Amino acid sequence: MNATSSTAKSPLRDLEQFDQSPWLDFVRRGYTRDGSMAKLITEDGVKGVTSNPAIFQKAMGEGTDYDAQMKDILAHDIVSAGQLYERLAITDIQEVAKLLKPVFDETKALDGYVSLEVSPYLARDTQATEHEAARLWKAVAEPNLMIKIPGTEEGVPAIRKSIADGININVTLLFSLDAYKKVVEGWLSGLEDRAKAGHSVAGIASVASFFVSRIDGKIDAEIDRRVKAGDAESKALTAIRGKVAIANAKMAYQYWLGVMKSDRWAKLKAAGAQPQRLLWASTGTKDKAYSDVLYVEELIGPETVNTIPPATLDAYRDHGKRRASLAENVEDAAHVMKEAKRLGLDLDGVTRTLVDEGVASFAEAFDSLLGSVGTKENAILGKKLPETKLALPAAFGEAVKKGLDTWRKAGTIRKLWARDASVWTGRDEAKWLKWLDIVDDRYDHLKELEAFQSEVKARGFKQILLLGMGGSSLGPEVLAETFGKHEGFAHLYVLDSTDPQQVRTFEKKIDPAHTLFIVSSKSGSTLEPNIMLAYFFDVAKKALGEKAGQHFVAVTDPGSKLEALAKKDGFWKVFSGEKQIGGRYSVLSNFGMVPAAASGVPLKLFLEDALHGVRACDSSVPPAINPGVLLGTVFGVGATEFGRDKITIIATKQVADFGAWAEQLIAESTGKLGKGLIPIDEETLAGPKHYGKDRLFVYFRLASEHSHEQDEAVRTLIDAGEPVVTINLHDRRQIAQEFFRWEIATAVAGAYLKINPFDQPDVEASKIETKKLTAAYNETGHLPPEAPFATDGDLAFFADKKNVAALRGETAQIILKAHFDRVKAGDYVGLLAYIERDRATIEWIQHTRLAIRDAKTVATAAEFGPRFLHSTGQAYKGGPDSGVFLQITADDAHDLPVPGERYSFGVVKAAQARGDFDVLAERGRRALRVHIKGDLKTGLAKLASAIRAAI
Ligand SMILES: O=C(CO)[C@@H](O)[C@H](O)[C@H](O)[C@H](O)COP(=O)(O)O
Ligand SMILES: O=C[C@H](O)COP(=O)(O)O
Repeated sequence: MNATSSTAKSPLRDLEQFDQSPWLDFVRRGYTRDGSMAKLITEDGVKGVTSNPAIFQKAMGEGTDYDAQMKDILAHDIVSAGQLYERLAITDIQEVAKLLKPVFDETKALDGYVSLEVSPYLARDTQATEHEAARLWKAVAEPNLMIKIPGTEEGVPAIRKSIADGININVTLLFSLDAYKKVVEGWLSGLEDRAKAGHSVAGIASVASFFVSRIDGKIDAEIDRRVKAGDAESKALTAIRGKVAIANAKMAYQYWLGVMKSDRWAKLKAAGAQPQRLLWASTGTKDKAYSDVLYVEELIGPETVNTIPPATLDAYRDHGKRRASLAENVEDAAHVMKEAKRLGLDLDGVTRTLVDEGVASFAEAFDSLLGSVGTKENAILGKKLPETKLALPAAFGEAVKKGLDTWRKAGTIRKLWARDASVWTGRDEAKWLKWLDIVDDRYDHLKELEAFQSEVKARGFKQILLLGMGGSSLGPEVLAETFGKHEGFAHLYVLDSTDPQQVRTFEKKIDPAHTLFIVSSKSGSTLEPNIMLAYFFDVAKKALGEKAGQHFVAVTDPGSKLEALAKKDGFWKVFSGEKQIGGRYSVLSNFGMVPAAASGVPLKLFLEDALHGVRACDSSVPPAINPGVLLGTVFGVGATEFGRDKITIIATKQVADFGAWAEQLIAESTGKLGKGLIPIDEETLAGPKHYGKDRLFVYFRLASEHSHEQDEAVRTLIDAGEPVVTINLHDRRQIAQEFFRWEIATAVAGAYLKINPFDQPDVEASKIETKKLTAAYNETGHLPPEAPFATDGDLAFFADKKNVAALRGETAQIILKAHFDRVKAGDYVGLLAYIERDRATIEWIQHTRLAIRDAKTVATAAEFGPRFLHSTGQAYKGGPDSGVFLQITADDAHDLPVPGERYSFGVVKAAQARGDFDVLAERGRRALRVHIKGDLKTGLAKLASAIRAAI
């Protein structure tokens, strides 16, 4: 724009004589700061400035004007793309407001305004618009600010309320006289409301922005189409080409003159109110056949504003002519409007479309603006954020792009953050979304968590033992495994089993007199943590006597039985969870933060990392650069369109335990109603030939581990056309970001699958079956009898009728062969072992699963009971019927009593395995149970050979 060519005699200055104020329809930081804007004000007599999302998109999306401030903000704060944009825009608006302040003062608050528009996403939401207008008004805090609100049906009440609250309003996106009339009504009522409330109506400025050129754009296109088609009225149509928009504006002006003569206005005027002026917007000429100053020259009239884009301003300065055009030839204008009606040019339809298109195009511009700001933010943050790389086959990649764009256009990530259950099934999902703000909440309570951390340190515990299941144990386990022991703090052990050997092993690891026990259970009524608590409280009592409670901390939801018990038993502390967060979404709530604090995780840094994850996945971050939506879309599209439903997590060593947490999140959230994603964790990587076409690989990689071999193997998969998402962490603490990102991703995938990601109906089912069995035991002293359908030495086989019919056979090998022969392409095999989880059994299960994978070319899951019941167990029972399960149980070499109960740990575990099997069978799954009698090691070896021979 050529501001330097302006002269003291600028024709723009002449507009003053006609009592019209030229405003500039443009903002850009460099332009404000290099003196160009000031020059326009002083030399051309520009008296105001308007901005809109499209203007900011151009300003911030191009060049480097904003880089310095972005860097400065990001060096001190953790903000989303939306927050960053707003901070930049507010600075721009404040700077322009300061430049215009002399005009504002000179004109006694008639002119000298700069406009800032509310988010275009809110154009259809009255309350959100009202709220945003008030928020921006406060944030900019300049008297010569105008907040722009669209003049939509929903905008009008917000305009009234904002005017009543004393906010200057620029009503934008006006096209039709009807809409304008409603806006005038809203404006007058707003002033009246204010007067009624006893406030002054003086000094509240408003303009009503009529968009001009866009009307011609639409009407002319229709005229051209009809003329081209040989319409009988071609001549009449051509005669009004390029005239409708101006005629429409003139009619609006006539209406305004009428309002100014009304008694209603007279009263307000007498009370000191200033008129709402008409502002001509969209005044750049779009059709090259017309004069480039058409929408300036033809709309000059008293008490109006024309906000002019830079090129039009230059053109008008150069060759603009002035005359009082607005009020002239009003009859002609009325005739044009009549003709348009007679000729069937649907002005009502056009203006309706223009409002919709206007809202949509500002939303598109805003998407693009936020995309640019977000991309710059990511570049500035660099290694502070994990990096995601997609290597997807072409069609898959295209479908993901399409999915992301569909989400963008529908604003679905904003709906998700707005807790709109229609993102999923429209049932009770909104009740389960407190995890969206839990990181901010915990950050606000950092001091309390840090105080607890110091107290734990001061007490000098030697060990910490966390007792919990699933959502209450897997997150803490990731923290323990990923971060290890922290200087000055005790090691964190996590026990999530009812296997008596395993309970004993953990008992041996601790010195109860110097152990801090954390009992974690959201519901406070889960069987496993309750019996583990009973056992270890007894152990602690033996060592500490009456002081035992002081070594216990509970993390539980408010009002739970555990909370009551903790109080009764004199626990040291009770930390509350959030009822509106399900277990698998609870890691960044106290369920993760309390063990994090106790074990010495640097809390501020950890939560700041988590905040980075939250901001990166914010509602303002467009899907294509929103890491949560991106990953969730890959999951959702992969499963629903490409059959890639086995989410195969490959990880480098130091962050490998993340998979156990992610596995629960994915499986329990999505595996239901016969649909879902099946996570495959810790399956050693192999060459492409070992995989079917149902895999989606996620390579979770800590960059500093330099895992060249694994990198190579992954590269081979990519080269073979397998879909791979690589997530590169630059610091292990970034798992905090990943926790949040995967939570969003799972919720997004749930939307693709059209399920409620926040319930777990089939986990509940097996809990009920287990309860029946343990209750029966308490009554009778034994579990209901059961008989194997076949026995081969120390291996006894059990199944329900339907599975038995398919598996009849004399030897282990024959039975297992029949079982694994049922595996077909796209299935997965689950080994579900209710035995102690130690190095030897982990090795055994890994070897066995790999043998099955390689023989059958199917995905395999290697799980330990009852741990997996609170995790992948949901998907195995409720997800797609593609699982073939081998449940493994064994005699317990040693059992342990459960204090206060007739049943023992061994009995509970057996009941859990049977409850699990019953539900699998009831769901018609292909399942077989093998029970190892006698020595476990020998039995496992025998079972392994039988499996190898069978597959
Ligand atoms: O402030 C306003 C209207 O209040 C203006 O910035 C308004 O948004 C612009 O004039 C229009 O968006 C420009 O429209 P167009 O030239 O793209 O058709
Ligand atoms: O994932 C959650 C587990 O089922 C444990 O539930 P809880 O925290 O209520 O004990």
